Formats: sequence, C-alpha cells, structure tokens
Amino acid sequence: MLSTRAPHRTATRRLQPAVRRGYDSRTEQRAVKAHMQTILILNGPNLNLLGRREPEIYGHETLADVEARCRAVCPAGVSIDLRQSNHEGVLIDWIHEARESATAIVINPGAFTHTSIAILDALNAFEGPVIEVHVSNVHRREAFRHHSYVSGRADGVIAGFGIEGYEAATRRICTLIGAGH
Ligand SMILES: O=C1C[C@@](O)(C(=O)O)C[C@@H](O)[C@@H]1O
Repeated sequence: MLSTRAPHRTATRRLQPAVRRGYDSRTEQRAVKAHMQTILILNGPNLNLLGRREPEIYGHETLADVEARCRAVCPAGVSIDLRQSNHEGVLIDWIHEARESATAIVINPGAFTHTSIAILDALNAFEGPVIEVHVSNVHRREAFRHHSYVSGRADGVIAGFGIEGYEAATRRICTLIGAGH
C-alpha cells in the first residue's frame, strides 16, 4: 500500500509547480498582449550590411538607425522587434512565430523579394497587416528586381524612400492597427 501511494505523491509534487508556472506565464502573456502591440520588422539577406554595402544605392545609415527611427515614431503601447537574417528558412520561421507574437509585419525581403514563393506563403498564413519596404527604387533598377512575390500579399509597398521607408511603413501600420499618434 505504502509503496504505491508514495510514488504517486512524489509525481504530483513534481508536476504541480510546472503546471502552475505554465498557467502563470500564459496569463501574463495574455495581460501583456492586451496592452502591447508588436510590429515585427524583418530584413532579408545582405541587409546586415546596410550603411556599408553599395552606399550610392542604399545610403550610409544602418539597421540600428532604422530601428531607432521606427521606435521614435511608435506611440505608447506599440513596440518594435527588428530582425535580420541571410537565411530564407529563418525568415519563414520568424513569420510563423509572428502569428502568435506580432500584430503586424514590415518586411524588406532583400533579394528574396524576387524569388521566394515560400516567404509569400508564410506571409499568407499571417493574419495582420503587412507592408513591404525597399530602400532603393527597385523599378528604376534591373528588370529582375521589378517583380515581387511579396507585393501580392502586402497591404502597402514603399520603394525608393531610403530608410525613411521603414518609418513611413511603421506609421502606416500604426494607422492600420488603430494605434494613434
Ligand atoms: O537586397 C536588396 C535590397 C532591396 O530590397 C532594397 O531594399 O532596395 C532591393 C532588392 O532588389 C535587393 O536585392
């Protein structure tokens, strides 16, 4: 009798804190979500070199400058989560994650703009607003840059505004999600 009850009590004691922790964190996440809206700003390949790469096309400002400018135009209650990856799969994973963690997406897919049906599919699985940004005016450049897979999903497209395009996109998202200035 003792030998069957003891392990049961031990198992219950071990489980309880984990169950409680799970409940607390979900409750906390719901409370935070109710007050904060997150704009995910995604950047594709080579944009880690922004400011140093072909400055005659992309300018001298960096992704850190982009982040600071976007934060500056966000009203209270809206936060920015800026990320960059050179890997298509990583960008796709982040878009999937955004289904739970972000209200809206601003995306500069870099060269994946012109090639990636997979990024388009991931964005199609995201329900919030999406704005596509290009630092350069892709329509004045080589013909292969004129087609974007992402534009078919985007609620807006900004090209050729330099890094001010990210700021404009952030403002537009705030309007779309009803976060006033
Ligand atoms: O990497 C980039 C940057 C870009 O998306 C832009 O921001 O202008 C334009 C793309 O054609 C290019 O491949």
